[in-house]
Amino acid sequence: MSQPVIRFNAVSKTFTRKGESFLALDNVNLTINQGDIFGVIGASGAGKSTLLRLINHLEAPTEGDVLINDLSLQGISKKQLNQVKKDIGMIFQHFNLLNSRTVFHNVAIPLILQGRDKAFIRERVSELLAFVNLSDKAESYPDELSGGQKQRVGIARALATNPSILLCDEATSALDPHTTVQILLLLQEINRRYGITIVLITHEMSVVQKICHKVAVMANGQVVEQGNVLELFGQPKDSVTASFVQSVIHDRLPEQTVARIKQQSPSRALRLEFVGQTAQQPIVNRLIREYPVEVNILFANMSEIQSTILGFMIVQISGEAVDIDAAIRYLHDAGVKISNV
Ligand SMILES: Nc1ncnc2c1ncn2[C@@H]1O[C@H](COP(=O)(O)OP(=O)(O)OP(=O)(O)O)[C@@H](O)[C@H]1O
Repeated sequence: MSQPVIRFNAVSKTFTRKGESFLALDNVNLTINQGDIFGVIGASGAGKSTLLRLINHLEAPTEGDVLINDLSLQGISKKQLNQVKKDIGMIFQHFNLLNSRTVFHNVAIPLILQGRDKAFIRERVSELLAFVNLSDKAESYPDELSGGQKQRVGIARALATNPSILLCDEATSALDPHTTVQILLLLQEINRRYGITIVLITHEMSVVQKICHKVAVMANGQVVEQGNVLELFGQPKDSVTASFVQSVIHDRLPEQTVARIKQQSPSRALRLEFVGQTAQQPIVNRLIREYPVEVNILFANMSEIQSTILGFMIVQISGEAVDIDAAIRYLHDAGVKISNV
């Protein structure tokens, strides 16, 4: 059982500006475990950045409690707080590098601030630059680098002090799709190799699909749904989640088509979900061969999430009511998740 590393207990955050107050976070409860890659997704203004800023205490909650490794950040001494913050690295959408300093110096900054000696800094920075594949750019300036290279400098700097938590604030939003994948793979490698817990905020479900184990979906300051990525992609419960999932997995028929199918009786239009092994077996083939029903495949799609195959199919099954029922029982027994269209 993984240890909880970050916990939000009934956290609310109200901002007051010019006498008007705004509830940016509304009673958020969240647990992020050691070694998770945890995604927080939501539209602009949903409260994602505020949530992230509460983890490293750049903001304090108005109500509730944020705990890091079981230590509440509210009311602890400045010394203790600095200790906690040292354990948290952060990367940013626009990289936040010092343009007047070399790549080497940018990565060295956290170590200089810690008062490390020159030999230690040289060794550690060289090691980090090798890890992010930028050894040959040590003496370059940020302006001479591509976006992806700048983000790799940002990652090396964030890792300099060996944090156990890495916060990523829209870390790939300024990058093209190819570079995005490279940076996400690097984050995955950091998580696997060093066991660092990663919290990643994004407005793109494709980012969550590629590397997150768990996800929280935010809307209007609330976490409307959270859980395992595979389950959430398969069966989103909240409408906000469903629309994010549909941005990467298209599994809906046009409404007119659904209406037409529903008029054609006796038949049933079903949405079938195949996960893992079930997605690799000839289940529908067997259904067609062994049951006296007609199967019209209206739609099919397959995705890979966390190395697991997730397949969707929308079928129209026609025939005698008893035969349709028997066919549905067969699908159910074969491990297919079934819902009405
Ligand atoms: N310091 C502040 N003072 C007043 N209001 C704020 C402050 N910080 C954030 N807000 C408000 O809180 C809400 C949530 O903001 P937040 O930046 O957390 O959302 P977000 O989901 O990260 O959005 P985006 O994706 O656009 O960055 C917004 O309506 C924002 O205007």
